[in-house]
Amino acid sequence: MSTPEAPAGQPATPEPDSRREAIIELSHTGVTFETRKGNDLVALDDFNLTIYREEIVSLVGPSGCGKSTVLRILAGLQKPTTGDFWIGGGKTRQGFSEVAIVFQRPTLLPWRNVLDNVLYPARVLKGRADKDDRDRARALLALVGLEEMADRMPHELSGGMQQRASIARSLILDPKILLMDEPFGALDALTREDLQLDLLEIHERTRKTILLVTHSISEAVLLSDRVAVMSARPGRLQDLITVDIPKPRGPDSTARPDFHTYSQRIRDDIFGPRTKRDRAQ
Ligand SMILES: Nc1ncnc2c1ncn2[C@@H]1O[C@H](COP(=O)(O)OP(=O)(O)OP(=O)(O)O)[C@@H](O)[C@H]1O
Repeated sequence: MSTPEAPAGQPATPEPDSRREAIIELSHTGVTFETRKGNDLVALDDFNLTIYREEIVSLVGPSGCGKSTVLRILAGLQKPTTGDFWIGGGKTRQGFSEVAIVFQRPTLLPWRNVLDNVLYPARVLKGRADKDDRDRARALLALVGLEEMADRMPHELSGGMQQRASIARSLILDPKILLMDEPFGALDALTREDLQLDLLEIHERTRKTILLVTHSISEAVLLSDRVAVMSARPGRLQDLITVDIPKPRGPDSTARPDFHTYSQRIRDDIFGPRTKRDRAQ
């Protein structure tokens, strides 16, 4: 895995700690799509990233750089055309059962109440949900602050509540890894902040490994142990930044000078360094 040098005056990216347990590895991974006109479109090229157990890692980069493609590979929805990947440690590809995915839209079943929506993956897997599953679903609803909403139908919930329910649903089979594709992208700014803080708390309590795609630089810095910045298509790892902001993090973390230093480094990675005069124009 490459760890690009930090530009002068910016936080250094330490070498990965070989004592930690790798749970996801993408090695020289590439994806080429065939367009409708029959041309090759290289979406991802020679992408390398190792993620360690219990980390939160964000993927950021320009639109179309392949962030969702990386998530789709790890969810088993997209085969890489080149390179390799492993999930769950042990250099196997049998790790898909360790993975749950949360999308930008909650995708709850409108004809089932909240509790049944959370239980749905257990029903699909086992054919039925037993008392342990129901207890677990109620505990997860409490974890995301929806214990009072178990009997409500999805249309009775706000967008933020629906997304909370879909996070609870993603945890019902106790996956080790949560893949989150712009999970807060469809929410208003205040609800988004609320859910960001909830996610930090959920992580604190469940210790899931989380790979998060986001378009928000501040969200990436607030939530992540490391931020992987991708280059414009074809997506490659352009920078890998360890965010050394103390935990537990909260709204005060965003006022720290190093929060701005990290954010600026990511902005410079994506847009290139711009002078104050450029910004004024
Ligand atoms: N099935 C497909 N067939 C052809 N091209 C595709 C397919 N899926 C994705 N692409 C292209 O691959 C590139 C990467 O797509 P991807 O959705 O991974 O990017 P992204 O970084 O997640 O984008 P965004 O930030 O806009 O959501 C894009 O140019 C996209 O148009």
